[in-house]
Amino acid sequence: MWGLLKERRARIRGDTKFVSLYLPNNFINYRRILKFDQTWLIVILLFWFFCGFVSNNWLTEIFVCVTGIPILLKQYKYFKNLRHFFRYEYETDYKLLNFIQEADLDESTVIVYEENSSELLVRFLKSNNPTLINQLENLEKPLASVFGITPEKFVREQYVEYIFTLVKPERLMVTATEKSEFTDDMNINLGYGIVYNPVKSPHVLIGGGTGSGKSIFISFFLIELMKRHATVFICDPKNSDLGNLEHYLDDHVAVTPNNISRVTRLVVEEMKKRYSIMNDPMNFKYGSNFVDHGFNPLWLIFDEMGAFQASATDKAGKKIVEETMANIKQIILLGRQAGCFILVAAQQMRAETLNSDLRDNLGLRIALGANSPDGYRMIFNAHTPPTDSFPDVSVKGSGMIYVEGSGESQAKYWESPFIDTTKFNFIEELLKYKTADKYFSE
Ligand SMILES: Nc1ncnc2c1ncn2[C@@H]1O[C@H](COP(=O)(O)OP(=O)(O)OP(=O)(O)O)[C@@H](O)[C@H]1O
Repeated sequence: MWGLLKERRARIRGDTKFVSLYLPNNFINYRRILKFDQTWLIVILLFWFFCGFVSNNWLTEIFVCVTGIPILLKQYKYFKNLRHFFRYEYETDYKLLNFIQEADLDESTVIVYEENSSELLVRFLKSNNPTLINQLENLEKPLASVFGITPEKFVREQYVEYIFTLVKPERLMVTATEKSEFTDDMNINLGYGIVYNPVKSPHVLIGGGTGSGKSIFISFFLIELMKRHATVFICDPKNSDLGNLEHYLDDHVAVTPNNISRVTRLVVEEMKKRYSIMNDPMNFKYGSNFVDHGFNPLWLIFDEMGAFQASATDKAGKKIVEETMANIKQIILLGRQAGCFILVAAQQMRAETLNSDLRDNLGLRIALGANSPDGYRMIFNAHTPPTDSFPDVSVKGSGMIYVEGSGESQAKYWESPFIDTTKFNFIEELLKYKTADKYFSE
């Protein structure tokens, strides 16, 4: 018992804990140690009673009973509590120790872990054994089944790190602001621990069936872009919610094929103009981007791209679609440095809508609502989690998210910012940020 308590004190002092089959830890034997101590206590008590009764002195007998009986009665509860205490205290050690055996890892595997109220960080130290290294780099699934949370994986030179987020991240609650809140900060808080920066991960892809929350998210995102002084163009071939914004954003909203093509052309022309200004020897700065040259972000929001492509029935229509898609390709591949970004939304993302090479260039990918495994793969491609770890997305506006460059290997569960549509007037909010169209380079 003393050994257990000493070990616990040492663990409280230093926050890093080692787990290995070879390390002599008392906790491995805590049950045996407590059983042993309990047996000894009972033996001592019995001896105590025995001494009392053989004394033939009624005063001694009473004293022995008064002191011994409460201890005898309470010792069971006392040891039960201790067992619970140590079990809780060493739960992670136990799980990890069992894990080494159950996952068939080499017996020499050493795990280091740190735990606080929001995170469990587990590091598997690498050895020279390539088979073991390969095993250590592929433990997300078995670890998720042990801890009930899918960890994030980070492969480092000396170790493979798995991070489990213990506290459920908070959904962002969107409310109307008193007055406009313009900002130059390119980081956009999407809630649930996700911060998106288009400079780092340009372009957005959103997929999700009808009623999954795409329009609400796009509305939120549009206002966030306008807060950042972005010039926004909208293409809505179905002329639904976004199309109606033409009453407020004028000719920045396109619903007909000709207009959609015009808008994409405008963005490409602006992008080329920006590049020629940025590459002019008078202005050239190595490694600079649009921000360094004083340009504001330029966004093209394209809802239902599939519907636009399907609208082309004759030769002229097909030519318009072809030209538009060529413009979109240029924006996706070349837009980042010039600050020209695109958001593509679709009920169902198909290979014909946007080929997988282009899709892989979209830095923020979101799948809202329930999607088929193929649907998820169309959005996340190599970052699709295994089918058996698809999350429950019954909460309205929930789904999966992946941010390129975030260090995560797979898309994860996310709840989009919550907007109470009965209280939040989207148009009123939008008009706070509508400014003169002064962001073009001419
Ligand atoms: N983030 C959210 N906050 C609050 N409610 C939401 C959210 N997302 C979805 N909802 C609820 O789901 C409903 C449908 O959302 P939305 O209209 O955005 O879906 P959609 O994917 O755009 O559908 P469609 O493709 O048919 O237009 C909303 O009216 C709202 O009640």
